[in-house]
Parts: sequence; C-alpha cells; structure tokens
Amino acid sequence: MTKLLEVHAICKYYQQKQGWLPGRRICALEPISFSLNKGETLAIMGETGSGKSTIAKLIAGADVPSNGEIWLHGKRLDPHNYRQRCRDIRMIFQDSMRSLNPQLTIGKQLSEALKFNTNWNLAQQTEHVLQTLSKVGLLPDHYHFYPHMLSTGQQQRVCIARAIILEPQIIVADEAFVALDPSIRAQIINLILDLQEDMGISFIFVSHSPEIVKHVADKILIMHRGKMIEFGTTEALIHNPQHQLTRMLLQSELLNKALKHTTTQE
Ligand SMILES: Nc1ncnc2c1ncn2[C@@H]1O[C@H](COP(=O)(O)OP(=O)(O)OP(=O)(O)O)[C@@H](O)[C@H]1O
Repeated sequence: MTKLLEVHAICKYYQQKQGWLPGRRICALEPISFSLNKGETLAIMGETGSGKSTIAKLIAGADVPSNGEIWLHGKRLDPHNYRQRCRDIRMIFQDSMRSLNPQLTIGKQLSEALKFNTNWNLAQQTEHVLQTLSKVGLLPDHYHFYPHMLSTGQQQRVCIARAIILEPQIIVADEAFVALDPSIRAQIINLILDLQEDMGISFIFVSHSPEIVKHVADKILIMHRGKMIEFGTTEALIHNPQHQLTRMLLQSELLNKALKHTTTQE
C-alpha cells in the first residue's frame, strides 16, 4: 500500500550572517525519514529549538529543505511548487488568528483560496464557503462578519475553515492551539477529530502537551537538538519508550518536576 506521506532524509541548514564574513552554518534539522498513512495523526514533540517547527514548515512547503525529498501518494513534491503543495497540505500557524484580515469579511477571506485554486463561479464559491463554515460549527450569518465580531474560539474555527476549504490531505498545525483557553482548546481538538473522521484528513501537529498528544495522536516523533530520537505509535512510546526524554515529554508529572527543577536552578 502506498503511504500518504513519505519523508526521505529531509534536513535543513541555515547560514548565519556575520557582517561581510561567511556565516556559520546552523543545522536546524539533521536528515530525518518517516511516513504517515491516510487519516493518521502525528504529534511532534521535543524541547525548545529541537527542530519541530522546521519539520512542520518543510512539510507544509513554507520552507525548502536543504536536502531530501517529500512524497505524497507516491509522487514527489516539488519544493518550489507552492501552488500544488497548498492544495494538498495546509498549515495552521502559531499565531494564525492574527493572520485573519481585519478589513475583510469571513466569507471574503475564505473565498480567496477558491478564487485562486478553482474555476468555480461566485455562487459555487459562496455555497462551498457556507458548507465549510457549517463543517467547523459556524453559522451562515458568520459569512458577513468581520474577525473582531467573533470570539477567540470562533476565530480559531475560521482558521480551521481556511485550512480545510481546499479539502487538503494533510493539515500541519504548529502549536496552533496553545494560546486558547483550555475549554475552547478542548472544543477545537474535538472539532479536529470530527473533521478527521468526516474528511479523512491526516494531521501533523507540534505540541508540548502530553495530554493532548495522548488523546489525539496515532504516532509520535520525538526531536532532540535537530535529531529525531524516537518515532513510533503512541501506544509504543507511552508503554515502551526507548529514551528518557520521551518518557519525560509524555509524562506531565515528570515534565512539571523537570520544569520546576530548571526554574529553581535559574
Ligand atoms: N531562519 C532561521 N535562521 C537561523 N536559524 C534558525 C532559523 N529558523 C530556525 N533556526 C534554528 O533552528 C533550530 C530549530 O528551530 P525550530 O524553530 O525548528 O525549533 P522548535 O523545536 O520548533 O522550537 P520551539 O519549541 O521553541 O518553537 C533552532 O536552533 C533555531 O534557532
């Protein structure tokens, strides 16, 4: 069976500028490979600066790998073809709510992607936007609202609507729900699980929360200083972790203890 997503040895180096001198090369991500099936959810965990966002950006096409390849449904993705990528893989960023245009109605903002990626007429676009609003639990009236007229939870639903409007295969979310109030976060996560079931979308999300990861993820990838140190099913990593870091990241009590320990040492 062809995997939905196959990542072959992608890596990322940055050249740090030092005035006129040739800069230092920073390795943000050492070559990593993994795969994901249709409808699966992958959580990426790791310490700060370990390369989690870099993986998310490379998969979503927001950045180009220094080397390596990404395959979707057995076809190699061209790292420079953003148009092709954004149909199949959509990203929800950390501050996605701030990316909503305050001067455009929700309907207009959601129609943008359809204008550029389909040859539908206005009526077809409007119909599809209304269906998408309903999928994320918003009302037809919200089509005419401006972002400031919505609550934080509703704005996050608009961001999810924007991510699913082209019916992508994969959604990549980089700490997208961290700023939300816990009760709204729970609603948004349940919405994502429902969408996954209805639309068969795969999710890749970066998270520091062991509770969310255990609740949502089928597979977990653990990063440490730009290296993938562990990748496997959630079940395997919870019950038989191979690294102390995996154990710490997946056990909130241990994580809290470690954080307290670090703070008291500072
Ligand atoms: N544009 C860039 N130029 C230079 N270095 C970068 C750039 N982007 C990321 N890095 C470096 O690459 C490494 C990995 O960064 P990345 O943002 O992927 O980490 P992360 O695990 O997502 O961290 P966090 O949890 O803090 O978001 C870090 O050392 C970071 O400083």
